[in-house]
Amino acid sequence: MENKTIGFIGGGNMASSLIGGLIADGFPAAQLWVADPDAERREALGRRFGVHTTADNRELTAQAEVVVMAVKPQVMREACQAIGNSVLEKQRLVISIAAGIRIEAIERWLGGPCAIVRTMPNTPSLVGSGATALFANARVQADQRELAEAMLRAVGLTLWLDDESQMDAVTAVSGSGPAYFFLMMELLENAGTSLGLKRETARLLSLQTAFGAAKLALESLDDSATLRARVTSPGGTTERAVALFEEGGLRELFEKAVSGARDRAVELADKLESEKP
Ligand SMILES: NC(=O)C1=CN([C@@H]2O[C@H](COP(=O)(O)OP(=O)(O)OC[C@H]3O[C@@H](n4cnc5c(N)ncnc54)[C@H](OP(=O)(O)O)[C@@H]3O)[C@@H](O)[C@H]2O)C=CC1
Ligand SMILES: O=C(O)[C@@H]1CCC=N1
Repeated sequence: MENKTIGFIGGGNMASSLIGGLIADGFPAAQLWVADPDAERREALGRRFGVHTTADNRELTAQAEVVVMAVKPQVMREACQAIGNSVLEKQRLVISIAAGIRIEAIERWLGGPCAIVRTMPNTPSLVGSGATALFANARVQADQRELAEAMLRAVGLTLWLDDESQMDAVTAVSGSGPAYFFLMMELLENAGTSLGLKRETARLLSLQTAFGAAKLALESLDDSATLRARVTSPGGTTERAVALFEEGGLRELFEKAVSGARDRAVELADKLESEKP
């Protein structure tokens, strides 16, 4: 991977997280390109990371051996169509991070046979703690598979899926997942503040507790329910809180919210892939 040039079409939130994570892991900024229509964003990316920037997506495909599609799903068709010729002619490896959009649609929009790896990363990639699922089409060669994996492994955990259709569930669990935990941290901070703690005290306690719980769960051989049971002294404070969560329907609500996210990925793909060009 070290000698490759990687280009991002779209320099928004997720591209910035991947770029920041790659650079922090030692990947040379001089081998990273970003194409984005927004001049201020390009300037900010150049200043923050020292990467090459351009407004011209085709300049990026001319420079970068690996082309990461990091635009919103709603823009994927137009962006793929605009670079298709150049990607196919130069036989670039395409890595998509777009939610919902299937490999078959990306290949159709690019206009011909192409090696494509569909992935679902998440924003903790910025600090090297990302989680990314990958799925490759049959045109991806073993060295390209290794390249895609190395790039995403540099920013966190990687997992290959056996079936592309699992990607929508992954999107709902780990793609969107950081937002669920950020929401919990926010709510715990607010609750602590309502109970009379200083905002900063409640914030630090909430964040360190989230971090500690995740670290403990990752390093433990026990499952999350067992770890939870160890916090829950019979007749104690946790028991009361958990009972109130259960009574309020948190368990059902969580199932509903995560399947809602998965359904939205399917809905986006069905809508965007079937629209007339
Ligand atoms: N955010 C996240 O946590 C995750 C996002 N993803 C996926 O990543 C993709 C990007 O999401 P996110 O980073 O949040 O979105 P952002 O809106 O932050 O980033 C997209 C960027 O692409 C730019 N853009 C728009 N059109 C083009 C074009 N034709 N060529 C080049 N750049 C263009 C946008 O500019 P402008 O704003 O001016 O339109 C914007 O800067 C999505 O497909 C999403 O599903 C996947 C995993 C996690
Ligand atoms: O909210 C979204 O649609 C994107 C995909 C996963 C995380 N953010």
